Amino acid sequence: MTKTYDYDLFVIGAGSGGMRASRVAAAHGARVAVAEEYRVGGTCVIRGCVPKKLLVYGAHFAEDLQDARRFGWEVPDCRFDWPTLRDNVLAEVERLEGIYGDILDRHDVELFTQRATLTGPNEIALADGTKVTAATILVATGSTPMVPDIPGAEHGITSNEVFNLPAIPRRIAIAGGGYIANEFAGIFHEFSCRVTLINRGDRILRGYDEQIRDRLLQIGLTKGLNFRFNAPIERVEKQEDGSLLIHMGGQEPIETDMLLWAVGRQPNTGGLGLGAAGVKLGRNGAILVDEDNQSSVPSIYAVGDVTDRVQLTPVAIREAQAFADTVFGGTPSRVDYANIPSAVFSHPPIAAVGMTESQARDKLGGEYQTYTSDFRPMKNVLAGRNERSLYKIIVDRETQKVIGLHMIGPDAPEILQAAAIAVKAGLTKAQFDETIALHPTMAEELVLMR
Ligand SMILES: Cc1cc2nc3c(=O)[nH]c(=O)nc-3n(C[C@H](O)[C@H](O)[C@H](O)COP(=O)(O)OP(=O)(O)OC[C@H]3O[C@@H](n4cnc5c(N)ncnc54)[C@H](O)[C@@H]3O)c2cc1C
Ligand SMILES: NC(=O)c1ccc[n+]([C@@H]2O[C@H](COP(=O)([O-])OP(=O)(O)OC[C@H]3O[C@@H](n4cnc5c(N)ncnc54)[C@H](O)[C@@H]3O)[C@@H](O)[C@H]2O)c1
Repeated sequence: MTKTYDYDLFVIGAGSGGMRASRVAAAHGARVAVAEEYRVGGTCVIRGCVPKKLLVYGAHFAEDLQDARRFGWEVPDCRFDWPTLRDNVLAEVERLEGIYGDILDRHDVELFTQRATLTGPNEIALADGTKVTAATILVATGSTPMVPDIPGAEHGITSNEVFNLPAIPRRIAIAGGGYIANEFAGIFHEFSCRVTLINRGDRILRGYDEQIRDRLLQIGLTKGLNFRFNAPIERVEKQEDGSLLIHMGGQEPIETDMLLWAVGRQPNTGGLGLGAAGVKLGRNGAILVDEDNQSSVPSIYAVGDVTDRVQLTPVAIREAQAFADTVFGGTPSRVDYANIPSAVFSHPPIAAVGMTESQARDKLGGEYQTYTSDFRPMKNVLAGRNERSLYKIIVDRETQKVIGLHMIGPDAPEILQAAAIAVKAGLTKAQFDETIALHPTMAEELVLMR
């Protein structure tokens, strides 16, 4: 690397992608600096996956405590204390933030805790006015929640604020039908909040298998969640008592105490100086990159949400690893985007890998087979919980390979992560069937579908 620059690599953003790229590039011997304008760890650790999953665990106790009675436990009427859960989660996040800071320290990555912008293909300006140069710049600034431009939108909160609420509202309306909407619908419902999901379209969780989505919707309705479909929000009105009136196209307005916008995330490229540096942007302001994460300016790379490819932490991490190994490690590698497992931590959760049935229909015509197992988990039967799980396997008729796996039910994400290895490895349905069941489990359904 040339020594005419202050650094070999300057990373903007210490989130999932930026952390991995900084650490690995430094381990490969590069002189690395990273700028973080908020908190080290990024969205996933500070206000995404990690605190969300802890809230999912916290929320699930509502059902566990209820079910425990059927298993012989005398459970007194329990009271949920939100500030206790909130503060414990926030403390855990702070602990993790400290660990991430230590990782940077240990790898001799210089951390600037301030905003950075680009002033040229090799130059960065820090918020305090300092200018630094680097042979390579990696933009890993992530994404930010979208809020529609409608009157009163500012009365709603986003996932940025949801982890710090002073109290759980009595009623919440959640705008959107994707990941965040369905995960927080479950969380708030378990906390005894009256939840209404407001969707501008007619389906939730686009991209997931239709039968699985329908099952989540049915279970949600049975639990008492409210849904509004084809209901674009047009205006939000704050009433004198502080409550909100949400006006939607073609529907009666609804009154609520809190509105959560969960309508997608937008790449963080605004005001970054990318235009001045000559970096080409695509739809939504995403940085356009090639298979090696290189932008239209050869010295500038980008990974993670800011490229708007797949907005998931493990994908950002893989992209960052590939970038650091390719540019600084002398071992070129690329991310394989086929068969990325994903999950929605709803109540109950959904998990999937590979093609949905409708994707198989589009791609293979009639040349695919589906197998389903629709069952009530043993624990739910004894608990008297009328909640059925659904597992679905899609098989390519010609090759007999399992090309899609879709699940809804307790622990589905935990089970699917292991099964995704078999799908990624291209195993056939017969090889699934040859595997002896592990009894009694829910996962055994995967090898028993005929
Ligand atoms: C509520 C929620 C739940 C989620 N749950 C999951 C989940 O369960 N599983 C999963 O895989 N994914 C989940 N995600 C998505 C996941 O968090 C993101 O895909 C991931 O964090 C993207 O990593 P990144 O490195 O691209 O960006 P980020 O992790 O967002 O990091 C970007 C960092 O850059 C900083 N930054 C931005 N601009 C500048 C600047 N100009 N100067 C300095 N610093 C800057 C930001 O402060 C941030 O720390 C969730 C997201 C949300 C919002
Ligand atoms: N479990 C996980 O892995 C997980 C959890 C949370 C978030 N994430 C990531 O973060 C991203 C953002 O999450 P999200 O739930 O905000 O987005 P999303 O893309 O999952 O869902 C957005 C939803 O909002 C709707 N929508 C979009 N614009 C709208 C508008 N103007 N009015 C009303 N509805 C509108 C869409 O139809 C869709 O239903 C996800 O795409 C995902 O990649 C992942």
